[in-house]
Amino acid sequence: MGLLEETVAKIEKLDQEKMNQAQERLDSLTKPPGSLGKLEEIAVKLAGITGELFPKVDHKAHIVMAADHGVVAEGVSAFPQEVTTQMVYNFLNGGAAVNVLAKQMAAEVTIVDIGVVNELEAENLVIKKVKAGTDNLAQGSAMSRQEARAALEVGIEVGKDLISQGANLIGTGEMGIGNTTASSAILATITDLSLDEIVGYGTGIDEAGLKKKKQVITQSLAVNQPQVDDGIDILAKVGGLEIAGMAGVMLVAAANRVPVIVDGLISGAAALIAKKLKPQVTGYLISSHKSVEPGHIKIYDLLGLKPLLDLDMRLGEGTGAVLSMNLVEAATKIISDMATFEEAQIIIE
Ligand SMILES: O=C(O)c1ccc[n+]([C@@H]2O[C@H](COP(=O)([O-])O)[C@@H](O)[C@H]2O)c1
Ligand SMILES: Cc1cc2nc[nH]c2cc1C
Repeated sequence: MGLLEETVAKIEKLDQEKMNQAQERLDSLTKPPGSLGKLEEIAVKLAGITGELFPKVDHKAHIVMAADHGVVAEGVSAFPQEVTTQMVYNFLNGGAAVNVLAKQMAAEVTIVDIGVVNELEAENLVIKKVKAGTDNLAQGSAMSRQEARAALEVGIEVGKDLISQGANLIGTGEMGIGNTTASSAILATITDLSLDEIVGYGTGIDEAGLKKKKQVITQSLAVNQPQVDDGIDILAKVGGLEIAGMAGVMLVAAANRVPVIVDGLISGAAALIAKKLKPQVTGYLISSHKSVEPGHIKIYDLLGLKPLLDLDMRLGEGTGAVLSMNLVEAATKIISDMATFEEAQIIIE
């Protein structure tokens, strides 16, 4: 059994008894039942994930998977491929949005080169390049099945390392010019939604670019015929290396009962792949923001999640995931630190 199969096999159902206890405890606290809305839902979910009534979120780790996409040759992005490389160095220098937000949330950031076209070198970069960018998915398979598996396993390894260092909340993010095309193709494979309901402007293409992007996706599905029940086949044919890496992170977090946050469209597409590989993984996923990309809310629906934030964001990098980390931590404080009606001596006749 390989690392992927071992990891998938370890994922269990949530601890229902602990979830019941968490709900009971929340209902005993000094507030009308349910009045803290989604914060209460998170507290219950965390109990189910960790098996603890009072789980700790004191070691937040955020992972940014970076990779390139051959499909940019079709003119589907507003920015050139080179920006993926340039942004990796920006992340490493702490100058990107995700760095700024992670600092505010006291989250450590790990940057992984899982498939950038250029050869990168930096001390604080995790280099686990599976392939120097995907092939053009409009012309054939983005990568081989073996490469898709290898990229999933890179995500598993990176996640495993952080968990062994004590990470108890993980954020997923990415950087990859062209990756909204791959993510939309994944969603289009999995659902019957029309491309008008799925495909958005990504980094900011114009109307002609949007039309072209939809044509490219239609062509990619016709050329590749991804198999809807085979997550690895979908990844290999129309996916991306960073998407596979994030799916691997989600699987290993679930296997170790660690909550993991889904970010925007691309991270959401990774969650769809993880769900194909093990449906129970969704129990371990925590939503974050709702991206401007139209397909994103459809992904949340498929995952059975509701977004926590709606900030009109469409940056990626895991910025929404990082912004949600303090909400998750807040849920742990609510369940552990609030007074009960009994403690506060509030008697309701
Ligand atoms: O997370 C999102 O929902 C999101 C929406 C639009 C764009 N992005 C980011 O922009 C890049 C992909 O956009 P594009 O137009 O090149 O496909 C990639 O680096 C993503 O991180 C991210
Ligand atoms: C500048 C820039 C930063 C990004 N971060 C994530 N995707 C991005 C795309 C661009 C173009």
